Amino acid sequence: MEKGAAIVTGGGTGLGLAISRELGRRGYPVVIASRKQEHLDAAARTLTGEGIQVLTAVCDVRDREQVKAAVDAAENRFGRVALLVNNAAGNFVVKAEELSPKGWEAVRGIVLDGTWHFSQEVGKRWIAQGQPGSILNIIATYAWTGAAGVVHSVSAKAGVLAMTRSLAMEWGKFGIRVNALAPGIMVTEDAAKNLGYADPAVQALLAKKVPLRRLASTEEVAFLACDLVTDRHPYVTGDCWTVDGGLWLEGFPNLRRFVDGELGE
Ligand SMILES: CCCCC/C=C/C(=O)SCCNC(=O)CCNC(=O)[C@H](O)C(C)(C)COP(=O)(O)OP(=O)(O)OC[C@H]1O[C@@H](n2cnc3c(N)ncnc32)[C@H](O)[C@@H]1OP(=O)(O)O
Ligand SMILES: NC(=O)C1=CN([C@@H]2O[C@H](COP(=O)(O)OP(=O)(O)OC[C@H]3O[C@@H](n4cnc5c(N)ncnc54)[C@H](OP(=O)(O)O)[C@@H]3O)[C@@H](O)[C@H]2O)C=CC1
Repeated sequence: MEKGAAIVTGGGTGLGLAISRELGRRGYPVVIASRKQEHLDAAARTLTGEGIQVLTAVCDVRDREQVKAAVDAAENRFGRVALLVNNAAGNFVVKAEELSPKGWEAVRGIVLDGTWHFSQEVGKRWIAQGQPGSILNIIATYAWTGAAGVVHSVSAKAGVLAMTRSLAMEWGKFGIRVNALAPGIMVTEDAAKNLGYADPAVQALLAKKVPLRRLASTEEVAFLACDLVTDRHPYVTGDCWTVDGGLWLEGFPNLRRFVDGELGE
């Protein structure tokens, strides 16, 4: 029987692309949703070339109507949505006292509101259809440790963690699982640029802070993400799995410091 589709927000780049590929390998048609047509087209070409069924949906997760249209398109093409991965994010390093209202709103809007928009849109359809479903929210360990230099992202990811647990409690009776995954530091293009670790020398310093002494690959994080969101672990809900080489136990690096060039040995 054909599996329902998996929607992956931000599925055209970085971790989202790796998750889309791994879900495709596991037999799910994937719907990749993000703002930029060029990200989606490039990813769709790659995934299609690997034999994966792909639909692209240009969609700003901050806009409810665009989210609804993306879920409509997914159902029209694949019949049913089975999985949702809320992976889209925006982030940049900024001193809290200098963060503008629009800067706060941009990051909160993408991370917290975007996750809510997609979760509610698919959740209410699953409930009305009497269908089970599974949602995975990509967060970061600083949702519970806090971190300097990214107060907007920390606050939004903490909100997503609280949302994850609350929806798991509310929707478990409908057969809907809701979980979160907190990856360690990955070298993806926009994250490395926006957060100040594009330089390999900075990456090497960061890797020294990780108990396993290396940064994470998108592939290894994607593998765990797919284990969690698919039906491999059907009794897990409301949880957050960490895949960070042990970094959070050491304390999340102060992002202000390495942008300012102060990250020591
Ligand atoms: C150490 C690693 C672990 C970290 C864990 C988490 C990592 C991640 O989340 S990585 C994700 C990285 N990927 C991205 O950020 C990609 C998407 N990002 C963006 O599109 C932009 O960076 C965005 C978040 C700013 C959103 O873009 P957009 O909606 O187009 O917003 P604007 O460009 O109009 O800017 C809105 C507002 O924000 C201010 N702003 C933007 N960048 C900065 C900055 N670097 N520093 C300070 N302020 C910034 C911008 O100035 C606008 O405010 P106003 O000037 O007041 O209008
Ligand atoms: N990189 C890292 O070290 C870490 C990352 N994470 C998390 O992992 C996830 C993936 O990050 P990563 O792959 O590194 O970064 P990317 O920048 O590659 O991914 C972010 C994705 O979000 C999409 N996006 C941004 N804004 C919007 C929007 N308004 N609407 C729809 N899509 C949007 C972007 O696509 P487009 O530009 O086309 O809109 C992009 O594909 C994020 O949730 C991030 O917070 C967590 C811990 C560490």
